[in-house]
Amino acid sequence: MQVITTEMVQKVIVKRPANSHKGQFGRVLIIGGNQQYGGAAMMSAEAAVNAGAGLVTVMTDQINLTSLHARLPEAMFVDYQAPTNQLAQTIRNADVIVIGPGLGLTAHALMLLQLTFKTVTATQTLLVDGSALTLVAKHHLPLPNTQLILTPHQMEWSRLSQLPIAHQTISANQQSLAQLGQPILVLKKHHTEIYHDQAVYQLTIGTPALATGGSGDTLTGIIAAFCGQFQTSIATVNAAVYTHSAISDQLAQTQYVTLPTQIIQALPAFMAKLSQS
Ligand SMILES: NC(=O)C1=CN([C@@H]2O[C@H](COP(=O)(O)OP(=O)(O)OC[C@H]3O[C@@H](n4cnc5c(N)ncnc54)[C@H](OP(=O)(O)O)[C@@H]3O)[C@@H](O)[C@H]2O)[C@@H](O)CC1
Ligand SMILES: Nc1ncnc2c1ncn2[C@@H]1O[C@H](COP(=O)(O)OP(=O)(O)O)[C@@H](O)[C@H]1O
Ligand SMILES: [Mg+2]
Repeated sequence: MQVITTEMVQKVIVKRPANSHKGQFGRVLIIGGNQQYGGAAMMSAEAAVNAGAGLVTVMTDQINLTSLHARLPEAMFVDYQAPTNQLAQTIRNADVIVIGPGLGLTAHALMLLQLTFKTVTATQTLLVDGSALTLVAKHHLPLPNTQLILTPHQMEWSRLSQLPIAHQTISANQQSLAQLGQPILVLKKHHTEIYHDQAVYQLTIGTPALATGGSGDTLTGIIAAFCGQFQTSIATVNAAVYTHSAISDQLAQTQYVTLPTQIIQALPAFMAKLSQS
């Protein structure tokens, strides 16, 4: 198991070429946010925008439109009740898709997940989080052939892998991943572990100041934005996971809890500092 270091992250968060444009920094689509959990999709979207995604679209319940635009005018909106062909076209247009933050477990949520799995191609990156992971486990959905990243907390991983939390050892996790077709796994907990093929990385920063609703939703947006602009790889995912906790650690020097929205606000300055060092 390798520890993720600042030096590894500095290699990923590089200066932008002067002659570049938004189309080169990733079209990110966030699918989630039902009537109960709109904040989850919004935090994911705001994290993606602040972590540098070129274009961000949120496919969510109509009820979230006004608050999304009031809070984040940079984001575009698609009603997740729109006709299926329009939803599929939106999915096809994205470079990186996040599905799950605040999606819920209804029949409509399941339809959106199945449509995404059916539509996504091998050249796109798909990040499956939150409710979408629970739906995959509950309905035994086969995972699609794409650049796949799973971001479960320990209970979501337990549902997916059938491994009780106490049995989530490195070798058991690797065996489960092989059965799932070797996606990248971000197993979120204190000292998060990241798995890819035979490699395992560990985060040794981060504290319980992150133990608040929305921390994981925020992480999905950071991972998506990083994959969109720095290319999808294990190094890129590691850099995103590290950035999320490193910002929390900085804030936790003076704060008991670090709010997801505060981590989001600190992203542009943190990335500038790393890219200049
Ligand atoms: N503002 C918003 O809109 C927000 C919306 N959200 C959205 O809610 C949806 C449901 O997601 P969820 O994670 O809240 O619920 P679920 O999947 O049932 O898991 C919780 C269960 O797992 C257990 N558990 C064990 N180990 C654990 C661990 N390491 N980390 C965490 N939990 C652990 C835990 O144990 P217990 O609390 O019983 O001790 C409990 O039994 C999802 O779409 C998400 O995006 C939230 O992000 C909040 C902010
Ligand atoms: N005690 C802790 N130490 C370090 N990191 C933590 C701790 N508790 C939670 N986190 C981090 O906070 C995030 C929580 O994710 P998740 O449970 O999906 O939250 P939510 O779904 O509410 O957004 C993960 O990145 C996890 O590693
Ligand atoms: Mg979560």
